[in-house]
Amino acid sequence: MVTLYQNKVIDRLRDALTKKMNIVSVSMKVDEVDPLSFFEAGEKFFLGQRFYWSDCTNEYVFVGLGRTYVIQSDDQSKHRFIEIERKWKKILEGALIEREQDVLGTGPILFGGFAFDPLKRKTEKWINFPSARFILPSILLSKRNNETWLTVNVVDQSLEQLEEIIIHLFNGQKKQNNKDVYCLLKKEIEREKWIQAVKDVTSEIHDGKIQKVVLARELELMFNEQIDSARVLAALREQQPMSYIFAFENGSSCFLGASPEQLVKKEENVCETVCLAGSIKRGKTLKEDEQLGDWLLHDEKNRQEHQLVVDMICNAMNEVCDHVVVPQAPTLLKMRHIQHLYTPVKGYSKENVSILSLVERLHPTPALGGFPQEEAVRKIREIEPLDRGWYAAPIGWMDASGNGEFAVAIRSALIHENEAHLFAGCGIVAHSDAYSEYEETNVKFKPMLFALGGMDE
Ligand SMILES: C=C(O[C@@H]1C=C(C(=O)O)C=C[C@H]1O)C(=O)O
Ligand SMILES: [Mg+2]
Repeated sequence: MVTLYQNKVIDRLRDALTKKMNIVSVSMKVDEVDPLSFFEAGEKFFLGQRFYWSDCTNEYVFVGLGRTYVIQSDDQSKHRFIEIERKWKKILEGALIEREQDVLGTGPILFGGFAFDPLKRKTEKWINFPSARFILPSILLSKRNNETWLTVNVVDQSLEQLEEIIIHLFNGQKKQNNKDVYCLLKKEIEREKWIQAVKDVTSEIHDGKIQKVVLARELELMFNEQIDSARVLAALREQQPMSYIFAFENGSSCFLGASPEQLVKKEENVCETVCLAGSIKRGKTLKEDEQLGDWLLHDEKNRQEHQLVVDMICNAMNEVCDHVVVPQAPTLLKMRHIQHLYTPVKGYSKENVSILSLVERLHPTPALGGFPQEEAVRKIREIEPLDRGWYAAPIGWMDASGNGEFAVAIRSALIHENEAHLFAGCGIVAHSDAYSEYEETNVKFKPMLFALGGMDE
């Protein structure tokens, strides 16, 4: 059964390559395979060149291996979004796309992300994560609802090797993981400086200079063993099933996480986005959990923090979409460790509105940057004691027709050998209390801490 795939794919690629196109993309339906096993099996040929993505409803799961194209931008302005789009269109102009059926989530799909603020001075650990970087993988496994598809994108590869690779991927045995992995060291980076920054920003907000600034901090963990991204992904998938689970490997680093926050999804002209801001921990009992949720729904500080996001996102969406629908009041989104105020927004894009133009328009929303946007980002650049890199920035995918989805890369960590850098931030508004905000970031570290093995629940 399995051998058939590689024969069929290779034959079609061989035919297509004779047409001398700049890139050839062939997709076919395959039997169900666990995407994580596929990711793991990819280690042999593609270590450092893999990505994983599943959305919060599990509609799409992608595993990308290898690099047929890398599209990058070092532009430090908002222009970087459109530059990626321009380069993507150029590649597609010379592409021969062969699909058994016109199914969303198959064919040439680009996956990647952006830096939160390219103007922030870059630190060594983010060296492999530029201002914008997207990959067209050599091999893509897509799972959409209950169907699994294989796409192979080649330029003019040796097809013999491809044959061996495909056989290996579909016969991948799950690694036995009996290693005892534990955390040796947990270090809070610049705790006092961060608390002082929160106090300073709060008083600037009181002075009326700015309305909201999101400030993040970092936790550094050291483990006894090298951290295996597949193991962490497996834990995230089990522990955070309602989140976007992502991993983006680059060389010896991997940026991964489980984010509850959608930035934007576009399917034809249907556009969706989410306002997520305002947080409290989960209760230990059902009663306590309901009380906390109820408190959050009525707390003035959290409602204001949330409303700034709703107003900005609605304004942005109304500029480029028709029939924008937004509920009157937020509801609660409950994740394993935290609950948030949640308002979904939906609209229909006007002509010539691309997914990356929506990303450009929205990023950073006041949930990750603040309000007004420019002043908030400048403030973060000036006083936040860390380089965010890709944390809190857009990460996601898009296809050849401009459909795709981006999440905001929060509840995330950058891993490198046996080190992990975790990031968490919170929205500072006029009524913020520095110590409560500090506690809020502690709750936001939990999903990654728990998945890595750096805490007991
Ligand atoms: C910045 C983070 O989360 C954001 C901030 C929130 C808040 O301050 O209430 C809530 C959700 C996110 O939009 C993070 O998790 O690091
Ligand atoms: Mg908050």
